[in-house]
Amino acid sequence: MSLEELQKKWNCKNVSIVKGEGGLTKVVLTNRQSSLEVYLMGATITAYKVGSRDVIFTSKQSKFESLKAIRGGVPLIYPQFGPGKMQQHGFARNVDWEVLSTLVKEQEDLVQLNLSIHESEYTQKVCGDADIKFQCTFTIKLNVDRLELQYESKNTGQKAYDFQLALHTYYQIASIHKAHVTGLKGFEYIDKTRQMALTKETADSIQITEETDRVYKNCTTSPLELVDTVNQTKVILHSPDNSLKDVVVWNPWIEKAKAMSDFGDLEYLEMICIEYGNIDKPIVLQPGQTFTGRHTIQPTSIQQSSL
Ligand SMILES: O=P(O)(O)OC[C@H]1O[C@H](O)[C@H](O)[C@@H](O)[C@@H]1O
Repeated sequence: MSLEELQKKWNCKNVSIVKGEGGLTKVVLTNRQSSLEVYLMGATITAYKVGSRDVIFTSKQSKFESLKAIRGGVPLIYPQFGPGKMQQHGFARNVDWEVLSTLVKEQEDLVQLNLSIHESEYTQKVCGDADIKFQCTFTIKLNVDRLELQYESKNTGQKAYDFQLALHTYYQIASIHKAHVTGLKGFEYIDKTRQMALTKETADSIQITEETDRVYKNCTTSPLELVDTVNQTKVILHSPDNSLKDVVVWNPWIEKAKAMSDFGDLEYLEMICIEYGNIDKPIVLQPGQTFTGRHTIQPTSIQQSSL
């Protein structure tokens, strides 16, 4: 569908479809207090603002090109996390998604967008299996004080398959030296910077002081908090039904930042990734089965429990 056709079909008071960076199509959602931008390429949210506060980090060096993952925002990692038999992090973050529906409930200040993909020649090539058939739906609910995200994967084929999933969220922070994450004490993590060593978290709050790449396992029964002591803000993160079980904490630090062509040398100072997903134990879907993963992102201040 052309940009004009998309605009004609979906534009309304709270939803507008525009040409974004690199000429790629972007959907902008707004309500009384917040706004959100999401590219159809990869269904990647690249901005989420509450008032004037930027919650999400997107690199100024990011490329905005078809089939190339956006650096920053909330890339969708599916059906494989990291390297493996497929390309790094699968295909969901670098294919074009379609707008399935929108919903606006003005009285509740809710603006909802549903995006979807299904198998294509490209996804079958990446999977190396023409029998894998699926429909995935990514639902974004922009509420007045929080963002609710839902990733649904349905096996529409005749063959069972398994997948990993992650919402690879990059958060904007004032300084990595003055931010910390709480809620992970007592959980085991796979340390990807130390030959996948399995380690138990002993810290009440995690402060990043070096390259950090950890998969915390089965740790989402209670919310986590990302605290920014410069801005006096925090973000409360949760998988309310515990459907997304693992959490990745990632910061590339100095050398990796320099090595990434789509990331500024000093940008590691102002971001941290906290990625909710199912990584340690892939989800198995029989024909006809559906998996739904839910995640909430609630920006608040340090003083208040909500804005
Ligand atoms: O460069 P990308 O493919 O976007 O991956 C960026 C990062 O994603 C995750 O956080 C992984 O745990 C890291 O190992 C990886 O470096």
